[in-house]
Amino acid sequence: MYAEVALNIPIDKTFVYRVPENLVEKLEKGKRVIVPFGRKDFLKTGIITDIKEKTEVNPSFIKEIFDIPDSFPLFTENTLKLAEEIAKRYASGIGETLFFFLPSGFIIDESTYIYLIKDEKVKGKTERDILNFLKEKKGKVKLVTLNRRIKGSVYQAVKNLIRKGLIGKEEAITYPSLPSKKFVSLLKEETVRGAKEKLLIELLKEKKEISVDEIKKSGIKSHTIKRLQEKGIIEIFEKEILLDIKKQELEDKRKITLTSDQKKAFEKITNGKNETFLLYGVTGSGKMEVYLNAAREIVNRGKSVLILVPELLLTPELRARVESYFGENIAVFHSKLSKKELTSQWIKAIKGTTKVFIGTRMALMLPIKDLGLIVVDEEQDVSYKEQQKPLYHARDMAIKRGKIENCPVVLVSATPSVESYYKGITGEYIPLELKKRISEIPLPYIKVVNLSEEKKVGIFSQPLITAIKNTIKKGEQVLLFINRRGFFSSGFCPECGFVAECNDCAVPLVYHKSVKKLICHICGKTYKPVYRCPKCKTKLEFKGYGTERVEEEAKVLFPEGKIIRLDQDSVKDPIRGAKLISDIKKGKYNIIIGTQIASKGHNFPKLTLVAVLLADVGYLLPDFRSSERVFQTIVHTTGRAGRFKPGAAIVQAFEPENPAVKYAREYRFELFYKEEIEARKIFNYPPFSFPVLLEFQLERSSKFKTVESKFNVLKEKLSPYFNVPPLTPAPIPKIAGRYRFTSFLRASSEENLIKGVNLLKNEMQLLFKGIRYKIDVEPVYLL
Ligand SMILES: Nc1ncnc2c1ncn2[C@@H]1O[C@H](COP(=O)(O)OP(=O)(O)OP(=O)(O)O)[C@@H](O)[C@H]1O
Ligand SMILES: [Zn+2]
Repeated sequence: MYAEVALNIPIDKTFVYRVPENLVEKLEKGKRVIVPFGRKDFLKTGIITDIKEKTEVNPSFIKEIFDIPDSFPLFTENTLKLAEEIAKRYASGIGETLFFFLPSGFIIDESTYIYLIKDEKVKGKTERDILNFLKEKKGKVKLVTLNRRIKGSVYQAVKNLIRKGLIGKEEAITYPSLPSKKFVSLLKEETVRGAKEKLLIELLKEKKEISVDEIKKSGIKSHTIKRLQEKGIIEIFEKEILLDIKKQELEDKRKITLTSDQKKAFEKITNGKNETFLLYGVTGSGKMEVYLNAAREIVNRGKSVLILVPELLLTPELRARVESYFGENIAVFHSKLSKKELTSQWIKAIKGTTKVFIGTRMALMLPIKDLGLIVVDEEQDVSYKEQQKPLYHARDMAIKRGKIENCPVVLVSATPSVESYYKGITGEYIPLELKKRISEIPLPYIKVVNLSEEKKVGIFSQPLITAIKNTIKKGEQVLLFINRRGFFSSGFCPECGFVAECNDCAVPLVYHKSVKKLICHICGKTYKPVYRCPKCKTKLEFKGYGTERVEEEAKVLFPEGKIIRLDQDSVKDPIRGAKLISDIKKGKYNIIIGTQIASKGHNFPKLTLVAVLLADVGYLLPDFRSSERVFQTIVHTTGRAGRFKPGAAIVQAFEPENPAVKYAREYRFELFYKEEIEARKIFNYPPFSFPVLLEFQLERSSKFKTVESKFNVLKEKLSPYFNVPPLTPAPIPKIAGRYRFTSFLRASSEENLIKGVNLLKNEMQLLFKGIRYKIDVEPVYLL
């Protein structure tokens, strides 16, 4: 028997291994294996992707599997298929893809130990060296250490020595053991005196076994438990439990009856087979209640549900809402979890002990069995696109997974991406629209202020100042939205045009007043602030706004305000972040200055005024999605206002007539999408083309000439699949010290995209050895 094994190396192929007799029984696709690899036979963790009777590979090249450590696979057949699709579409290898998703707690490359049993005469030099080495070391030695220290095929020699009984091997595999907890159960019923002792026995009669933690919650102390144990009345034992992430308090326990619109959507989804639904409607129209109800229905049918959410949305609030439907037995999966928590959630999926999984994009690959529904909330969110290899799009791959698992997928949004909206029109997705807000409270009235005409104090226009004053006078809250943290966005010299930039990234630095530093928002590097031009010594002028500068101006303008900043800097620490949110809800602050973090996921009851301070600056970026993003920002942010009582919104813009601003203000979404789709069609942007952003990252710009001439050769080969423009410097021409050159390729069909990407991947490997490049298929960032 042979196994195809995927390894964590950046090569797009799997490797054939022979399966020794004693492991044939344990052979199963998706399982973890330990195999020797490379000239020195280092042991590596691999994943079995296929099992075969025969192989074409020359038998003398085939090595043997060393071990199959688990009794269950870590990838289901379906997730293996999904990984293949991802590798194919996003120009990565199958091994790279599998190991990207697999929690690192499962990787056990360095855990085999070898020890000496007895020393005898042996023939081979390597065998002799190994015995000598072990004798000298006395005790256990890691196999990888042997590999490093001894010449020749260590792996083969070790195998021989084990067969001869001269050495032994021990797996100190740090297998992700499930954490355990102490439990108590009743051995015999006996009358006892103490009140606490009686209580404990009563509890144990009701429930067969109770964890010690649980018992302590009822006010019973350890010594009581100990005494009963000593009397032989109860027994204490360890039991494996599935680690759960710290529980949040439940908030949402209301019973909800769906409206007729919601009901229709609910029915379509729960009767779905493997369709993709687009569930959309203004903020507060009850989309989430629809998908949670549908999810509960699916779980009641005995199937599992996967809910994907953007990074910023995975708040305790969201979790509490999901728990109000499913209780605590849900698994949450995201990058902030510990190694142990990640492996434990992964095991829950395989073992089927949990039915509801919520997570960020990385949850896409969870080996959930019997999937009955996948939800992608805020489907337009850019955080669904991974920025490292494999650069997959979790929304698009969730749809793929739905097809593989044969289950429906629901994309949810108040402002669908133009691509998804278009597919809803053309029938590729089934549109489900919720037309009205649930509460009688109307959507906030949006006033647009023209920044180029209106009088301003700093960034605050007169109408905004008045509105803020009125709102705080009423005891209500204001949210001021600005797209950037920090103080100024740049310092420049009015004399010579010098701009304070990051040396490595060629972008203007942002001044952070709170730490008195200039910070590069691309690479995070910090610099001492400069106030005078280093070239001509003129005093620098500062421009642009970040949350800190808005805060400072607000302090002066609204001395009665209780101001708080809600941005990445202020919620870095999750505990502090949660406290901050709860303080805001309680009304401790009345002016909240926030970035994206504030625009999603939270419900602030007292919030009745929202202002988008600079709505259309993003509009000028060289990105075909910038207009869409302006639109989404306005709708999402203003939608925060007046959830509990009528609210209003003010949008400050330089070009109020720009369609993104105009249509968002009037809630005329169809018109916005119509215009935007027209524009995309004319300029051949997605959904009318399938782009790939090819990026070179060169250490020296002088290398460009050679790269360019090779690229021009490649261009010819790619031309059947892509329209290939010449290489040009990227809009941000330098990041982290590397010069960036890009070409924005476009395929006219999905088929061409996949074929073209495959060719591109192979050719690039051959042509550009030793040069850093990135193949970003269907990118979300073009800068
Ligand atoms: N049928 C219903 N009856 C009573 N309350 C409802 C109903 N549907 C939704 N709600 C409530 O209305 C509010 C908004 O609903 P929900 O969060 O589902 O809307 P949404 O469209 O997902 O909003 P957003 O786009 O802002 O995330 C919530 O407080 C929710 O509990
Ligand atoms: Zn930088």
